[in-house]
Amino acid sequence: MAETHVTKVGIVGIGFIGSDHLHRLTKTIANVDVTAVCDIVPGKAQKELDRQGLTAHDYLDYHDLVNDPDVDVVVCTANNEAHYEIVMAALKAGKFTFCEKPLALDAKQCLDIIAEEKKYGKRMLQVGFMRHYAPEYVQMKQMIDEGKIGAPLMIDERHYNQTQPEEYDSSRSIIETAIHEIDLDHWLINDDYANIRVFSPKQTKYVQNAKIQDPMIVMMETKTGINIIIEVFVRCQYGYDIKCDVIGEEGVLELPTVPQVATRLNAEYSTAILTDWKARFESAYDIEFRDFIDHVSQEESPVGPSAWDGYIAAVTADAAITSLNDKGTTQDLSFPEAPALYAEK
Ligand SMILES: NC(=O)C1=CN([C@@H]2O[C@H](COP(=O)(O)OP(=O)(O)OC[C@H]3O[C@@H](n4cnc5c(N)ncnc54)[C@H](O)[C@@H]3O)[C@@H](O)[C@H]2O)C=CC1
Ligand SMILES: O=C1[C@@H](O)[C@H](O)[C@@H](O)[C@H](O)[C@H]1O
Repeated sequence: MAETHVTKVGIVGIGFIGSDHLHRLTKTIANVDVTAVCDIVPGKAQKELDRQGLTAHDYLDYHDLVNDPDVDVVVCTANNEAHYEIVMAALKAGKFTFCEKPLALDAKQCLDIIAEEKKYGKRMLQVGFMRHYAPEYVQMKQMIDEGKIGAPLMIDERHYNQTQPEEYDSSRSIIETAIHEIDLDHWLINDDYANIRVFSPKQTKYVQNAKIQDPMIVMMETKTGINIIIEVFVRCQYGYDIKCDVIGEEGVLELPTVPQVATRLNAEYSTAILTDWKARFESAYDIEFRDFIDHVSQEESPVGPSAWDGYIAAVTADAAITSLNDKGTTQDLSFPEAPALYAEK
């Protein structure tokens, strides 16, 4: 019988999603050994290893992890600010890399990463835009491609978080939260963005400092004139709520929510609303990692969202921030041709 190949993974950043992916990679995805973890906060990664009953090398400095010969593949789940340096180091070490979204803080950093990846003449990196793997979005895309609702005319979206930490600011609402829709929509409808504008309506009383505008409204128009509206509200209080309606010439596609058991009790009928992304997109994360590992374990390039996708999203997000800081003015968008490396998925 042929010996099973085990892929040795190192994870940098053991916070909320790093812990979740650690669990996923050790308990859900087959043939993976998480050989190393790293967190800049002393003791944090080890505490999580202990909590999950795991053993792995625990590094404080990500350079040591990416250069460890016992690490074949690097997963970056550190904060947005650290993505650029960690991804660059992993690529320079010749490791296949998975980086959580956003790829980097801005388009300029994404271009540097692309230049580094191009040195290998093949894709080395995948970005954690997991919605491409969510069965419900995949089905919507398929139905749009098949012309089920005729030509799409509008997209109506909601991205609500129950709450975010005090330090969460407007730029994070864009590069960390709205970035999911920014990345997703052009893929869903096979169109490029022509412009974007972002403005803030009446603000919630739960905004306690001047650093964040919450809620905010993101409006995009595509080259063919499809209008997209995204309500971003990161302190909505009541739960994690993601909506996506695609309105076509002949019908509407509605993103389903995760089914929850309904309760009939005390003259009330109710269903729970999830409170964060973990359960809402659990199957998407699982499918995403299965696909990523399937490819890189064979020394094949990953085929999921690429550094170029990260760049397109970053160009759009940069323009969104400019618009928000400039009273919601419309920012025109144009994108260069994708380099050959990224042209075919
Ligand atoms: N795809 C998705 O749906 C989600 C993606 N994310 C992304 O994952 C990333 C992490 O988010 P969270 O887990 O919520 O944040 P977090 O703050 O809970 O965790 C980040 C961890 O990285 C560590 N860290 C920061 N800089 C580091 C460095 N230079 N070296 C080693 N460790 C470092 C921090 O100490 C912290 O433990 C963010 O980029 C976020 O956008 C987060 C949640 C969901
Ligand atoms: O990616 C995620 C988080 O980083 C972000 O902070 C949340 O707003 C998103 O809903 C979640 O999917």
